[in-house]
This record gives sequence, structure tokens and C-alpha cells, in this order.
Amino acid sequence: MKFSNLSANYKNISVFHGLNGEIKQNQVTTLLGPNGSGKTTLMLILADLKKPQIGNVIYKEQSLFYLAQKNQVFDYITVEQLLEIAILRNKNRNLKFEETIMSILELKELLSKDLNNLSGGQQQRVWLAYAFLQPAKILLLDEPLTYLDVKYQQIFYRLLMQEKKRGRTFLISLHDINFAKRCSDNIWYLTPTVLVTGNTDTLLTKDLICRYLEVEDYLI
Ligand SMILES: Nc1ncnc2c1ncn2[C@@H]1O[C@H](COP(=O)(O)OP(=O)(O)OP(=O)(O)O)[C@@H](O)[C@H]1O
Repeated sequence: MKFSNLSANYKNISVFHGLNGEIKQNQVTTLLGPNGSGKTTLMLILADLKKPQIGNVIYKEQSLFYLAQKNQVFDYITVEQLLEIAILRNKNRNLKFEETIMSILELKELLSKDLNNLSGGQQQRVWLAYAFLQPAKILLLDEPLTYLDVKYQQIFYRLLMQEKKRGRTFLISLHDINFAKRCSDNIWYLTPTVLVTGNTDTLLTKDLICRYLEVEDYLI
């Protein structure tokens, strides 16, 4: 999946322009950038949920799912009911896979609970399961570590690697550079005028982290 010359505005205020890039198949790409730099906006455009001002995205025939940074359901819904929505989108159910996701994310004891009454981290585990259970080859996950404690961050890492091995492609946005270093094949730094792309070893250097994430010093 490739995109070229992407520009995004909100009410005539530019977020970024002239971005080019490619989501490489069967790899993990991590999008980094300061707060407000436009990571969510770029993901929304790639997921076809927002129109770019200029530019285009070329989709290959691959299904895509976008998991937002903040997810909310206003009505009563149990965890099981929510996950069923994802599961039933699959033409062929894979019971073993469903079982694996539920057990790795330790959701079984939460299935009958109202999603809205769960803690932030519990809700995030449910939403991650919701994403992994979708019949999508490409997953765009916007700040997937939000609310997760150290244990579940590690579990998320394991799931990410497992799903990559099963042939899935990931674009994730993160603020945790150490996690990015561990999980990513590629890094994207988002700036208002250019998307700096490359492999993780080349791009996650102290100098580039300082330049693109606007910090004075960083120990990596
Ligand atoms: N619906 C909207 N209407 C107007 N402005 C918006 C809207 N959504 C985002 N913006 C603005 O666009 C810019 C980019 O926002 P975006 O959420 O894409 O950034 P981000 O990199 O994902 O930020 P963060 O790291 O804080 O999640 C910000 O200045 C934000 O205020």
C-alpha cells in the first residue's frame, strides 16, 4: 500500500503536506511524532476514514482495519457481544485463533461484563482483541499501548510478533521509543512537510530521535 503527496487540513489549518510512503507488507512499521503532529490524521487517511486535501493512496487488494486511540461505546454491551461483532465479520471462523486471542489477553473472565464498567487497561485489552479478531490483513493501531501495564505491554508485543508471523502487516503509532525499537522493522517520523522513513536501526539513533521528536537528549 503506497501513498503520495498527501496533505491534510482541518478547516484550512494545515496538519501536513507532501507526504510519501509505503506500508511494507508483512512488517511492523511504527509511526513516531510529537503530540499533535498528525499521526492519527495520517492513519485516518490511510484507513479511508478522512479524505486528504491533496494526494492519493493506492490500495492493493488487502483488507484493512483501523483501531482508534480512544474507543467508546455509549450503550450497554458485554465484552462477548463486542468481540462477536469482530468474529462474525470473518467468513470462516477460526475457533482456535479466537481461543488463543481470548486466552493470551486473559479476557475469559471479562466476557460477561459491561464494557463500560471495565478499567482503562481492561477496555484496551478488549479493543486490541477486537482488532486482532477482524478479518483484516493490515492493522493500523493508534497508540495500542494506551493504559496497558507492563505485563500487558509484553503480551501485546508477543501477539504482534505472532500475527506478523501469520502474515499480517502493521502500522502502529507509539510514544514509547524502546518499545518501537523492539517491535519495528521500519520507522516513520512525521513532520509537517516530510515523512522520514527507513529501517529501525538506521532511524532510531539519538540524533534523529532528538531532531524529529523535539527533545534535547535521549538515551537509547
Ligand atoms: N477533528 C479535528 N478538528 C480540528 N482539528 C483537529 C481535529 N483532529 C485533529 N486536529 C488537529 O490536527 C492536529 C493533528 O492531530 P492528530 O490527532 O492527528 O495528532 P497526533 O500526532 O495523533 O497527536 P497525539 O500524539 O497527541 O495523539 C492537531 O493540531 C489537532 O489539534
